[in-house]
Amino acid sequence: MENHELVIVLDFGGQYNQLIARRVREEKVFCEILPYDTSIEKIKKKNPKGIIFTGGPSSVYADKAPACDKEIFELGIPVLGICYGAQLMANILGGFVARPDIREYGKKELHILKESKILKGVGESSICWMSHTDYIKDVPQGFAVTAKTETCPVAAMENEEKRLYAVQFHPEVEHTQFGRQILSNFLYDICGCSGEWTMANFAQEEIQKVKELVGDKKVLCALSGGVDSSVASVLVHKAIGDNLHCIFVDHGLLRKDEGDQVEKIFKERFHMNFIRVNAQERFLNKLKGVSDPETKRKIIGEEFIRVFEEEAQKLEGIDYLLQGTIYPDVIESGTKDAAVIKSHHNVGGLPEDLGFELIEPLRDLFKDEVRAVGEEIGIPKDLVWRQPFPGPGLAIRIMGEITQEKLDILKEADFVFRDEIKKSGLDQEIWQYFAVLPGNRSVGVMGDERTYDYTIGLRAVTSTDGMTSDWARIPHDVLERISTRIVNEVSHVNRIVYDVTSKPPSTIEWE
Ligand SMILES: Nc1ncnc2c1ncn2[C@@H]1O[C@H](COP(=O)(O)OP(=O)(O)OP(=O)(O)O)[C@@H](O)[C@H]1O
Ligand SMILES: O=c1[nH]c(=O)c2[nH+]cn([C@@H]3O[C@H](COP(=O)(O)O)[C@@H](O)[C@H]3O)c2[nH]1
Ligand SMILES: NC(=O)CC[C@H](N)C(=O)O
Ligand SMILES: [Mg+2]
Repeated sequence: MENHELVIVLDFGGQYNQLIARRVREEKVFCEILPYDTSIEKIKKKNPKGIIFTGGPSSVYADKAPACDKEIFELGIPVLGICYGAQLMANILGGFVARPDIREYGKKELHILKESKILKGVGESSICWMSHTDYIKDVPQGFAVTAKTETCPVAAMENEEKRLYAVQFHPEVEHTQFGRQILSNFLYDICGCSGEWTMANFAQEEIQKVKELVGDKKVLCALSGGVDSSVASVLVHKAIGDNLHCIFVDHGLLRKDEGDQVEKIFKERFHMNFIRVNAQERFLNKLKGVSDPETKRKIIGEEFIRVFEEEAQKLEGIDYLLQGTIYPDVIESGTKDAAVIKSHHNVGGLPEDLGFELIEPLRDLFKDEVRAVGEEIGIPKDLVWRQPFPGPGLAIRIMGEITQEKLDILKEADFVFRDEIKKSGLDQEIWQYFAVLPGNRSVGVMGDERTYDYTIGLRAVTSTDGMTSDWARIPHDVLERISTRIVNEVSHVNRIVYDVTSKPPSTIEWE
């Protein structure tokens, strides 16, 4: 993204950091999240139009509290500090951050005290969303207080001349009434961005980049038939045509009939080199006796690569591996500052001795941006709007050891669930829906006889990007139909439960 106007989001560990990045992108400005201790040199080199400090769990006075170099405020680049970021700015520049006994949490009324560029268009009194304990008591020299709430004397402060701005509340969350307006004011009126980050531009640039990088060499594409790799493959096909070879691995952990469906769609609708590799047995063998989720992911990640290597040898002269990796895969697999939540097989699960150079054109994009690129380059809507399906497949939807019996049960139960959701028309609203097999058995009674069989968990979530999600409110009568059908149609299942947790604290997948 070297040629784009860029805003840097400096990460102090806040829970809403991804949301800040998404909001900036929605304003058509490219942004990148970097760790708080990124060197000044690196920041300068990236030539950002602006810098946003995120919130964070620390107190500025805590031992080893994350801080930035004071010089950052001298670069002449506009800075917006949010919550912890605001407190840090105040602290470093000589203001005073106080630690009261009470916390300010949730919706608060924001009162504007002074006209300000960043608060342009914000009503005199409006709702903002707070989540903090510490507060700015005294602002640094040269700063003016521009807004307050009843319990927070400095809800916003600024040094207009130096283009330094800070807000104690969170403009990135939906509940802050004028949050988008405030971010837009910062990006356009203060940083002078022009808003050139669109998916049409992105697609054209990526096609050109791949052309230049690859020349007339060959690329192997890891194609799952899912949204991300389909978009990646069509994009790269536009750049290099038949030098692209798509490999679809059927590892036996796909949903019912999925292998055949993907093969059919790609052979009929797309005119690309397509190879299906049937590797069911070798994956199941490798997974025998394994029940730890992270180990499963690593085994699958490695085995994928081994299959790709073998296929590459058959084709000869393959230098690159194209994957549909997207931004959440990268973030969840852990960065220097973000914890490892789970190793996505295509990032954290990759073996060290990878024999290819990777091409990942979608690595910086969120899911909804990938979908927009897909529509832009003419991929049919039904494919672009497919629900996501994880590369490790049903392996991470069966808790504990994977056996053929459990796989068969899960495939059938999942099929019924998907069928009923589709019939009820809810597939348009629900972002992802699937069955899981927790692996425990419980007692039931069927036909007057005792049973001791498996439980099936149903998971259905609403989301826009998979980074956060809520459980879908499926009507009870639909749940009832699903439950009845699964127990009647799938042997060895006698209990159905519905997962009612959001992400966080849960994740979407169970492993
Ligand atoms: N069965 C498979 N065969 C070949 N490559 C795969 C397979 N499953 C996953 N991959 C590779 O791993 C990447 C990540 O998988 P992931 O499921 O996140 O993306 P996707 O399948 O392309 O899209 P979606 O998230 O919509 O399912 C894919 O983009 C693809 O490159
Ligand atoms: O290709 C993938 N490889 C993986 O290892 C993986 N793990 C989770 N997912 C998908 O990512 C989204 C977020 O899932 P979680 O809330 O479970 O982390 C959801 O859409 C998940 O289905 C994966 N996709
Ligand atoms: N959300 C935040 O950034 C919180 C900042 C700081 N930890 C506080 O409690 O005040
Ligand atoms: Mg997938």
